[in-house]
Amino acid sequence: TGSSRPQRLLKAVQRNAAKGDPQSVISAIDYFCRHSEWAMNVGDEKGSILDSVVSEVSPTTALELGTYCGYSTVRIARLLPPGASLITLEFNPDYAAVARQVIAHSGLQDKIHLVEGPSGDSIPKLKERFGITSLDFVFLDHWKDRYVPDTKLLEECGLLRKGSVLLADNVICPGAPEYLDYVRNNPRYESRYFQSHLEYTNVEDGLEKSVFLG
Ligand SMILES: O=C(NCc1cccc(CNc2ccc3[nH]ncc3c2)c1)c1cc(-c2ccc(F)cc2)cc(O)c1O
Ligand SMILES: [Mg+2]
Repeated sequence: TGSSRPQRLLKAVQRNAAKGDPQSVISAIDYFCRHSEWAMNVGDEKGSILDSVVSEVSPTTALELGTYCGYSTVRIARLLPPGASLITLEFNPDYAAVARQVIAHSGLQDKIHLVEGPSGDSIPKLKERFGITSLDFVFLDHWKDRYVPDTKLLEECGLLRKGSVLLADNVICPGAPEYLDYVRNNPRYESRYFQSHLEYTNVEDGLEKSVFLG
């Protein structure tokens, strides 16, 4: 049996990116996905929007749902202020194994906690496990039908506070219609759509930014 796409992506990072240089890891993955094999990283176009939102929020505590190969994990972590940390949840153990090595190559492992398992199990344990009171920023990029249940779970677990920012990938492609309905028609959220394109293509996609109003 041969290698998987995430394993080939990891090889491209190890060959082409400088150890300890997050930007070169990001560039190596984008190059691989444009010139060798498409992969479901948020990509450079939506990634620039992600960067601007993370820089604006400057979170002390951030959560990512859906690590995959660690591309957006590195994008977020490289912009965190000193002492801040990113918790990233990944259900698929093969993805998690690749992500750990991509993250190690970037040199940002001290800012990142990768937790393996389903979000439904991990979210209720975040407070006790990481000693956090609330989340400043959440990036949703896992199974699209989990965006609504997990947002409700974050609310129920008291992990959102007035001003917490949720940023959701793929609200157009593959699409998260129930999520858009939930955050856009809910008085407890102020939502805004950032139009873009599906990673490495010219298919329409975008990010939805939603501020929790408390
Ligand atoms: O579906 C997507 N991503 C989610 C995903 C997908 C597969 C496996 C996992 C396993 N990881 C996982 C699961 C459950 C979890 N619970 N908590 C953590 C956690 C982690 C996650 C996706 C698809 C496309 C896409 C594909 C094809 C196409 F034509 C157009 C577009 C583009 C994207 O940017 C995407 O993000
Ligand atoms: Mg995505």
